[in-house]
Amino acid sequence: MLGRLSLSAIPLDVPILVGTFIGVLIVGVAVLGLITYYGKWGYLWKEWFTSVDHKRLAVMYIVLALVALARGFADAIMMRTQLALAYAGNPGYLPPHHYDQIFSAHGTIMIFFLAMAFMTGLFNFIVPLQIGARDVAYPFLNNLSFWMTAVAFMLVNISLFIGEFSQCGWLAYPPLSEMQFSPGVGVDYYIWAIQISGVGTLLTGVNFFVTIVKMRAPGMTWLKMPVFTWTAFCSSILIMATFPVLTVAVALLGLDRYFGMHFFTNDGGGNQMLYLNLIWAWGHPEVYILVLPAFGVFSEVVPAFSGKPLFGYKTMVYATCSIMVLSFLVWVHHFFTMGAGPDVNAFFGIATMIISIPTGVKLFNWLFTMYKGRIQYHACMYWAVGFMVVFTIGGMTGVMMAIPGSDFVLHNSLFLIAHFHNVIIGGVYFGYVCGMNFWAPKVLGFKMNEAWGIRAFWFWLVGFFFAFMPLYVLGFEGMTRRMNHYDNPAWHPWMLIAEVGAVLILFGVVCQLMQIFVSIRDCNKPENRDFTGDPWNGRTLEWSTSSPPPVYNYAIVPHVSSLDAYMHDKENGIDTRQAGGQYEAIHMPKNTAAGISAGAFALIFGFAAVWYIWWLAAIGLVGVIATIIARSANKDIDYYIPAEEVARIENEHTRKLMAQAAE
Ligand code: HEA
Ligand code: HEM
Ligand SMILES: [Cu+2]
Repeated sequence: MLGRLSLSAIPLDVPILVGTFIGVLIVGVAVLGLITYYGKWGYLWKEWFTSVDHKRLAVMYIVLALVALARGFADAIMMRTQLALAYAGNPGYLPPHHYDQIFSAHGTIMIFFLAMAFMTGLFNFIVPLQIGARDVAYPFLNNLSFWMTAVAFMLVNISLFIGEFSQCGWLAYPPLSEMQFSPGVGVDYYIWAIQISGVGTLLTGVNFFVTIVKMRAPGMTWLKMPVFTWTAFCSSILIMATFPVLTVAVALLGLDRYFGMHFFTNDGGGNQMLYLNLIWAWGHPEVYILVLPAFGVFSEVVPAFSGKPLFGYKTMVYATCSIMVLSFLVWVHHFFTMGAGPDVNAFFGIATMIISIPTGVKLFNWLFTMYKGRIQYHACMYWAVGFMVVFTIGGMTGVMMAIPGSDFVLHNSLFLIAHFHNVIIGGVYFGYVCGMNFWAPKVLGFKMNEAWGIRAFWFWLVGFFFAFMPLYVLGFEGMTRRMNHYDNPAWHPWMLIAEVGAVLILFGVVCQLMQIFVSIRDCNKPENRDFTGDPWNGRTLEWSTSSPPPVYNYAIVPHVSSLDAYMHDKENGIDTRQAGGQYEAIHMPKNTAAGISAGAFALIFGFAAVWYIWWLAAIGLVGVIATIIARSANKDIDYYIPAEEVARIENEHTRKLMAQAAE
């Protein structure tokens, strides 16, 4: 009846998990209780969960990402503490099978649910506004994507309390991840979480690709398109090209595990190198999917706070596109040591090094944008300048490993771990947080607190150096990744320094939470409120509408005649909004419960498939399909906002603008 599931799957014998469960239970009951107490369920359901508005979905994605950060970071600090203790005779507090689940969950959660969700949140908020569109091309699919991502994250967290998570790292290499070596449910949780969130991500890629190709405001030719949108465009192409490869790789692994096939096992004629090639054909582009939008953020932020247009717009676009293309050609650098031979390694090594050139072009463009600029040090600018320093170091250590000879020494050592945290934290994370600070007034209508933002930055920056620079040294000293215990006394002091770094980063995370709390508390203070819609003297279209933007974004779709369209209009006295113009009724998509319903059934399916509860899996699968069919048959999916209503909203904004100008 319940397949593999029995009471023994609940880890009552692991005090850390029982404690975590009680903590999650208390917080969960408190949150649910508060929502019920204030009678907000209806509001949440109608305005958020079923919303197809890209701006609402953006906020939900970013909240999801911050929850994932909390979970992923908790895992990180547990690992650091284990390695600060587990030396020589001391086994530490985490047994190996638990430690292995933690690094696997940390890597999986940070990449798929922190970074990808944060990125999708930024796409959702900014891309339609930046191109002068009223929503994305497929608003319902957008909502469905969100729920697929959210339930996949839930599935990973369910594994904490029912069963276990994978112990095979964030990429689940066979043969370790095959049934023979991982007979438990951990890898199956991994497989279904990846497959379900993969559907969401693929739909996001298609959605933004079509949105950018088809829905740009009149006059916005390709080379008048803002750089952030360019990076979102290239990322979407990478998503469309590579996520299906991930799906196939993980599906074949699933076939091996569920049906005893032999794609990746030597007996029966399989080959585990096939998995390695597939997973990295996705995995390497994936890191550029993440970092390109971060580059996009800096390309908007640096000009805004330097009071100058971006230096070298065209080279920035070409650099973005060439990084996109090159990222398909380097995947073998992840397994130089696995016997492809010197010619193949040389090709992939050189291809990898070539990526430094367009990346360097970008860095110099940002620096030249700052050169002789009137730089304002807002919190966003701290993250941007911090990025330039940290990312350059991480990029350089990447180039060191791109030399096959040196990679034979550095591969799978802590040097590698230091490299990628160096580029991911310094590039991806700093970039997204920078973007969040920059666009928050647009999303929320008020600025985020500067003082806490800057404190968070310094803790993250200094914490980063303490936490990860020692790992470079340890890598040279021969310490490998994924170790749960070690005996070499020379390593211990460096591990202690890394622990200090993780604690400093913890302070950074706390400052970020404080920043969010204080910003919401003080949101009505006049210095924080923004009625103009343009708090930073922005250059691109999103700043031309009100903050937060009305549901339809633009009452009259703007006409674009140059790059930095809004700045051009401001300088030439053109009213981008065309206030008081002839308003027309606006066609909008209706909210729908189909996304959350499909998500809920997908969760049931995933959970049941993990535990071999086949009747429940069938219910889940039928539920997903039935929801999609019902949705496709539904004709009641849109409505019109009457012209008078549009005029009322627009006039109200004009009145506020004048009132603020008069102050
Ligand atoms: C956002 C994420 C991100 C980014 C941007 C990068 C960027 C780069 N990475 Fe990294 N990498 C990862 C995430 C990332 N990487 C991850 C997650 C792994 C490991 C996964 C695992 O095994 O679990 C990994 C692993 C990895 C390996 C495999 C090592 C091994 O397994 O042994 C290699 C080897 O070539 C490599 C190289 C590079 C290079 C050359 C770049 C370049 O793109 C960097 C380019 C940037 C610069 C060089 C700095 C700026 C440039 C200038 C200032 C111009 C002048 C410079 C020169 C001319 C050199 N990376
Ligand atoms: C916030 C501070 C962070 C700390 C202190 C931290 C710490 C760690 C540690 C200790 C490991 C294990 C290293 C080992 O194998 O010995 C690890 C692995 C990893 N981390 Fe982080 N990390 C942080 C943030 C991030 C972020 C933001 C991401 C991605 C967006 C990330 C992605 C990964 C990945 C992919 C792995 C590899 C997991 C594996 O081996 O399968 N980390 N991290
Ligand atoms: Cu790579």
